Amino acid sequence: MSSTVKGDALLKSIVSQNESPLTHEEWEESAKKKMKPHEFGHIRSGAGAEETLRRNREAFSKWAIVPRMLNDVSSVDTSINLFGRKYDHPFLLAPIGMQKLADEEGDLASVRGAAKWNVPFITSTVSSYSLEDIAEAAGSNPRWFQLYWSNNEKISYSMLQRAEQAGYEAIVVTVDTVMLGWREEDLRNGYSPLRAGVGKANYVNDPVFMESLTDKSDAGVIQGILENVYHPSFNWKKIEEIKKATKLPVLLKGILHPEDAILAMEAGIDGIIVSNHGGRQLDGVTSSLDALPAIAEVVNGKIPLILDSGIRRGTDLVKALILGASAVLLGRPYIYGLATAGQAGVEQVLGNFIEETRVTLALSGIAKVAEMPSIKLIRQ
Ligand SMILES: Cc1cc2nc3c(=O)[nH]c(=O)nc-3n(C[C@H](O)[C@H](O)[C@H](O)COP(=O)(O)O)c2cc1C
Ligand SMILES: O=C(O)C(=O)c1ccccc1
Repeated sequence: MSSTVKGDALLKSIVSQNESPLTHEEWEESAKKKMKPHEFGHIRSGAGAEETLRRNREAFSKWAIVPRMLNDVSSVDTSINLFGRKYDHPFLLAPIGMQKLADEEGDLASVRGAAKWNVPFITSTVSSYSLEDIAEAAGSNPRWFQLYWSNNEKISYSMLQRAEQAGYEAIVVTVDTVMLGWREEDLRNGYSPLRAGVGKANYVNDPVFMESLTDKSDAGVIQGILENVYHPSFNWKKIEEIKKATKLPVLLKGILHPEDAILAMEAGIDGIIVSNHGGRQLDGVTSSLDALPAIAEVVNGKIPLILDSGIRRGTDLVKALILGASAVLLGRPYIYGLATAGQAGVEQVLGNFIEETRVTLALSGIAKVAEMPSIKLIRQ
């Protein structure tokens, strides 16, 4: 999308009402007020001592932009090309499961909010509405499907096929969640959203999954999901099989080591998402931003690199692009918009993020994201 700088008036119209939250911290605060403490805690928290959760934010502050001047930024083109398709913005909405925790309309409200700005939406395996219902709510808006591998792999292949049929355009295989991280907030609260039943839609709508159950009661369904969603034997051989099983581009989400990026390319993977799952899986790992340069070096532009974990504002997005990402995923920020004001909240969070990104690009001297000029970052 090419947009023209119209100054203050445009900014004010996007930010809209003065009472509405503006920063991520304000959205988080308003979401907290609306939600049950253990449900909010599940979304906010990270694993273990939350070292990685903190590091994800600190990593962005340690880099400073050294902007370029006099580049004519009267028009800023934020579009990118991924897998032969043009996207208006260099970001997508991260797959976040169990969105009914934030709002009754859950993923449906989020995908409609995303569609307002043509921002692609990644549907989670443990979404609160079925991948078919989310596709229908998306209309012509692009969507990708995130796959948690199942121990009974027939279920995974069935979900892949359903995603293809429902018009999903890429498959994101999450590789950092072969078992659940050590989540102390949830442990303390004795809380498991999967047991609460808010992430079962794709399973109960799956004929292969339902067929596999001997006990089809609610309790049997939850038990069946728990037996399938964690998949510790997952391995590179399966990745090659998944690649063969679909015509869609396949991305791996959760890569932090450059050697794994090399293995992914050897397996024919089409894209990599550098991520530590928003600090929710293994605590103590590197921030994804700090992992990015070494991965960008080995990937060397051969396949797209996407980054998530800790993106909160437009300046974060631009720093990730300068360090070698083609795009980023936005996680918790849109969920706090959803919890605060449903679809309208998602629209507002995204509108502000898009506008801050545009201002950041312009003031950095970047008129076209697809042709990044040489902008430096220095460590502070
Ligand atoms: C409540 C919650 C649920 C999530 N569910 C999933 C999921 O189902 N699948 C997945 O691959 N990642 C999941 N993630 C991780 C996100 O896709 C993303 O990696 C992370 O939120 C990015 O970090 P950020 O929240 O700091 O932006 C979840 C994250 C949160 C906060
Ligand atoms: O809560 C999460 O971060 C998440 O991704 C997840 C992992 C396993 C089961 C359900 C959700």
